[in-house]
Amino acid sequence: MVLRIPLRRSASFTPDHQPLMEVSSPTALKMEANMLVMGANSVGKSALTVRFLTRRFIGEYGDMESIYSHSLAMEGREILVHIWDVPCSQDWVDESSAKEKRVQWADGFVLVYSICDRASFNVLRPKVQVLKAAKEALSQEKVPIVIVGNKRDLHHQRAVSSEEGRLLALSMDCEFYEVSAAEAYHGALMVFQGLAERICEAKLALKKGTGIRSIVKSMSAVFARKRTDSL
Ligand SMILES: Nc1nc2c(ncn2[C@@H]2O[C@H](COP(=O)(O)OP(=O)(O)OP(=O)(O)O)[C@@H](O)[C@H]2O)c(=O)[nH]1
Repeated sequence: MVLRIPLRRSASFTPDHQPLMEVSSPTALKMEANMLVMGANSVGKSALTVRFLTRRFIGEYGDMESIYSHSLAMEGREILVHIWDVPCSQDWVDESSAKEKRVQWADGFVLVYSICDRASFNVLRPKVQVLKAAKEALSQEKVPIVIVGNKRDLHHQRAVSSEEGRLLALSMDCEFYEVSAAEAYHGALMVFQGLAERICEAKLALKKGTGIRSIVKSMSAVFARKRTDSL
């Protein structure tokens, strides 16, 4: 596996950017995966994102909205990952069309809570429901979502058990990880790499479905024409 450090960072990324899936050759499959990182205030959204991108924990991150691009190579496939780190103030309060655009843009979601902050955990169930409903309205039935319990190093302040996190994820058909952005890189890697894989699987399944549907459609058209010709 090859990891490359961020290609670019942009605070003014346009949500109209539509990810493309291209196949340049059978051996080099290139895909793109758009991810939205969301969660309550100070749960470590930026810390987790920056840890994945740079392998570092820098302590303070500010609250600037950022989009990062990062190239991942997995099993002969290159995945260009775009990660949108949404500050809590915009994510939780903003009900505007900007929020809708963000959700449309995303192929998958990372929902972060802090294991020391029960309130940050409690908001996740309704959040997942809203995201799923929004994606279903766009005919995207199975949206990849990862729930992440962060700040695992602060176990003496724990307010949410691992079991609760796991059960929430299970009941909502999401992936689950408990990590410490402060202590280790591996957890962040698992979160983003796992989500990238799920997004690519979903896109390939969709493409396959569309392919089969279009073959069935053209065959039906041919048979319909033959029937008309023989009349
Ligand atoms: N102990 C510990 N502290 C963490 C961890 N992750 C983040 N922090 C700290 O938690 C604080 C908030 O981290 P951020 O990454 O800015 O959190 P955020 O969710 O992006 O914050 P907003 O976007 O402002 O809501 C910072 O002081 C971080 O240093 C962790 O795993 N363990």
